[in-house]
Amino acid sequence: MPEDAVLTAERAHLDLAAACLQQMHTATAATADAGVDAWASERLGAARAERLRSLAADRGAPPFFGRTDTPDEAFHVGRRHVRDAAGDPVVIDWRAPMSRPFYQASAADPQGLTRRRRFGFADGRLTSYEDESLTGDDGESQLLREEIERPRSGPMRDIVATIQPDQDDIVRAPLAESICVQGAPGTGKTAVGLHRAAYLLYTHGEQLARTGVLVVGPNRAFLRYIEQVLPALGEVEVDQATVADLTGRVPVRAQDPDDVAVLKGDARLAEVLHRAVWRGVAKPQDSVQVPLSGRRYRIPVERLRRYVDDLRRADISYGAGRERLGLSLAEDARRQKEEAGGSPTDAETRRCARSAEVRAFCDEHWPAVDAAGLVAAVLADPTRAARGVLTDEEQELLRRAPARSVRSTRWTAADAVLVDEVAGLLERTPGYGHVVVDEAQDLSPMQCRAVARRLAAGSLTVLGDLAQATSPWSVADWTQTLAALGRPDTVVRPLTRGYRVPAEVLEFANRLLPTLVPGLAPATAVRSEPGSLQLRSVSSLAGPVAEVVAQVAQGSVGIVCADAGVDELVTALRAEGLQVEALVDDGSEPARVVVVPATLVKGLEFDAVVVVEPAAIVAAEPRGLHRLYVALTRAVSSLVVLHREDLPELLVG
Ligand SMILES: Nc1ncnc2c1ncn2[C@@H]1O[C@H](COP(=O)(O)OP(=O)(O)OP(=O)(O)O)[C@@H](O)[C@H]1O
Repeated sequence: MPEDAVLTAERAHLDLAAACLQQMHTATAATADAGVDAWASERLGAARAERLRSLAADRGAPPFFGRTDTPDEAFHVGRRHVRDAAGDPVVIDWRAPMSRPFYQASAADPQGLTRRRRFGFADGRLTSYEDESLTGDDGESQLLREEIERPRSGPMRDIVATIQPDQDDIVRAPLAESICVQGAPGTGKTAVGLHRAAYLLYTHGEQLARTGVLVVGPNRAFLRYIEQVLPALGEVEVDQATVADLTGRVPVRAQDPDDVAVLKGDARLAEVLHRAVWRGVAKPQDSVQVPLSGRRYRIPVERLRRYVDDLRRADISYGAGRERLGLSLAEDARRQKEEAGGSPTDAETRRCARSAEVRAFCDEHWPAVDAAGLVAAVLADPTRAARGVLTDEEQELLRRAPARSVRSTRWTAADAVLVDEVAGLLERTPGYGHVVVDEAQDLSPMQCRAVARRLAAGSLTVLGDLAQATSPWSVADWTQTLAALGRPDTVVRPLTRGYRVPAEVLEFANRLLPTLVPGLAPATAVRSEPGSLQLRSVSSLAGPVAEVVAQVAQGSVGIVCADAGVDELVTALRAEGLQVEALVDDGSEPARVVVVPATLVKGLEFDAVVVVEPAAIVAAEPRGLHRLYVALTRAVSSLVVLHREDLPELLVG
């Protein structure tokens, strides 16, 4: 078919798909709940509202982006299924098994395809297409290249049209399989994790609708950056949170010194807290009398001991154990009454379990515990719970003068994780069916445990890069993190093709890599952009930064500097006439040009990046060199490094 005829035919299909989508929307909105009761109607209403939101989510995006041809038939592949009035498919959802060859077929393994077609769009109009015959090597797809290189600004977008085979393998891995993706900067870890969430929700909708999917990110700025991706894929019901959100049971108002924070993140604290919770359980020394429907029944001490012992050994939470202990006593009284010929009712037995006598017994032998109060008590006097687990010096490091009350305690972020650990011992934390955890290399073992508690029996997608590890818990391999996440057998899969950063910039940043993590394979960039890297030695900073920014007419600009220098730089840049804001971690929408504290830049990307004074970024923290590596790998189009001081030696080629 001549090219024009192909375009005409494809545009007609696009119009058909758009019309069908509109019709699906109208039909869903008009569905009546004939013949159902109010409860079912409410449920149907909620499901319909979600379906409508999901149908509306991708408005504006073309209904399809690709097409696969086999000898017998052709399918258009898009963000969601589109059917015509007769129910026949017009577009196949990218997650359906039938779409898989679109992502996986190659000349070496065509997977039954005779042709793969990709479409190019401009302003929503289908303007071009490109065919791969899959019978020979057509070389790299130009449309794919253009899509990957398209300058971006604002929030992260989906990559459904261009998911690559190695990424697709991870996206479509079975639900039961936990995966750890070790990927260099810009290899698509975050994108892959989010698309995996969307894939799992599509493939295991019913199961996951019950249990839910959670995405854990490093900070609010990051969550803000990724928040549009899943809705654009039609998935509106995914929870997104930081570890601080998950563990926000107490207000965080203080900061620990580094060495204390490191200790509080250590997995041994779990043992300390476990002991502190359970040490309140005491061996009964005497029999007890409990009331049941007007009479008192004596329960002998041996039986009381057995109830306590059995519950201690049972695989239940501390809180459930306390509740069951009361019930055990009431049941005992009930049996005694039955043996004497009585027939107590369930209500009477329950009343017995709530009686003052039973409560007093439980308070003495299985006391109620308040999570925050217990952590405050352990920190005020760590010795008893920590003896034999922490050294004497470590116990002293933890010790903190007690506050006047638990409520006035100045909690730190690490304390909040400890309180959450205790809360998890007291009561089972409800778990998700799947959890995606990004930037996982930075999590402390105790933070990992907080994430694991939200997992129940589900599986994990762990995303991270050891070379970008900047926290004090950073490790040289994934073993410890995966163990603390409760999935020690998780397979680590590498991603090594870098989609974000041009080759010139990536090679420059990669000079640090052998020092950061010896032996870690460097990423290779999918594209090169001559001139994308500039190193400039300057005598003052604000003027040259303003000059660089003035040259970037379009797209986002991130000016990254050491945290301590942010305010001064913002003031100086404003004095140069630049409209600029500091990026703050409150999840608000960032300005086009932002000054970014180096500790907030992880996971983000900008069209143009200016890294200001690398030496200061390195000097600001123990793992400053890793931080610099993160900062140097955020640019999509260009990186300018401005420095007054010497560049770190490793960067000087
Ligand atoms: N297959 C692809 N097609 C098009 N763009 C892609 C593809 N894979 C990744 N990208 C783009 O590359 C950029 C980097 O992706 P992403 O942020 O997921 O990488 P990352 O590995 O999480 O990076 P980092 O570790 O540096 O945070 C994003 O803009 C993403 O949309």
